[in-house]
Amino acid sequence: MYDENAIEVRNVQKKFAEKTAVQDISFTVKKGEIFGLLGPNGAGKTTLLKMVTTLLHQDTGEILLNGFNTVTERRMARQQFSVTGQTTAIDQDLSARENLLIFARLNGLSRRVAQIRAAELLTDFDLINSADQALVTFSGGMRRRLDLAVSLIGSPSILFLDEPTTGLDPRTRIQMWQAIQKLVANGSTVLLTTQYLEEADQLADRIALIDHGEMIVTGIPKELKQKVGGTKLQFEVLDLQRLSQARNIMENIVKQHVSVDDQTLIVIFDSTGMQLVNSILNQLQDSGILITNLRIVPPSLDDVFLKMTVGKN
Ligand SMILES: Nc1ncnc2c1ncn2[C@@H]1O[C@H](COP(=O)(O)OP(=O)(O)OP(=O)(O)O)[C@@H](O)[C@H]1O
Repeated sequence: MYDENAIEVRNVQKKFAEKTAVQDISFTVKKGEIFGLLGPNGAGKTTLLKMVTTLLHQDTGEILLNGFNTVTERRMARQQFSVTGQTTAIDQDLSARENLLIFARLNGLSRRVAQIRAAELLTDFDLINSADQALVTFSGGMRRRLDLAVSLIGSPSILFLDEPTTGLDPRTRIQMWQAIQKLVANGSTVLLTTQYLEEADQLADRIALIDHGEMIVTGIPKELKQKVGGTKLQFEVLDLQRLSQARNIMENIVKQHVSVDDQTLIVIFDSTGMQLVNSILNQLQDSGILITNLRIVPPSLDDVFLKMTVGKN
């Protein structure tokens, strides 16, 4: 139904002179969903994000935020969201609490409500113990959490996150993911761009892959991974002399080509192929062929990305 979608992008196109940056892109994001926008450098993500956040006009097509048209109902559309970016709008000379209070007042909150909201956010983002310290003492991760907190001061229904964890260490990245998941649990809708496929995999309910301004594919990460390829099975054979015999045994069982890389036999299965692993192991053992390593590698979003995008070059 119409009002179940927080974001609707319909046939949006944008050209810069002769260069088509975004070409006929359509997608919807349901309320309460985390939607990931992925693509190689120059794919058109930033241009798309600028249009969705009303900073840039599309040439054709339309964008609705909670049903409000970003061009004809721009003011209402703007009230539906908040954006965080890689460059933060926070004042480095002030403390975290002071920054939050300023943004709260700018958002029209009374002095008392602003104090309460700032304290809530400082607690939620694990900044309460450093709330009154100058920002110069803050780490990159703390600044990023403060940036996210600042963008939430007006309790936006939709949040746009442009590469929220770029440059953060793995521990801080996980903290940010938890903060984002918490937001969604409280009813927000999140659209994020990321260059980390693992991030999209962990966080996003659905993702869209963009390349050369076009939407290549959209779907649930798990489905996309299944689409590009099956599970990879790797057997490392101890005795190099027995490699081709081992390969014959495997090919007889799996009825498909088995490739060789150094001492490793590799076969890519669909989901039914997993039933054959036992037979392979038994027959290799019966033939006295020793396996030193066995790996089962599920398809990753990296496989999806590499297989489906071309990138700038
Ligand atoms: N103002 C502009 N004028 C001319 N060309 C532009 C302009 N903005 C973007 N482009 C071009 O449009 C294409 C899409 O750029 P965009 O910045 O949206 O990509 P992106 O997916 O955000 O890339 P990145 O991950 O590198 O930030 C690129 O080829 C870029 O050079």
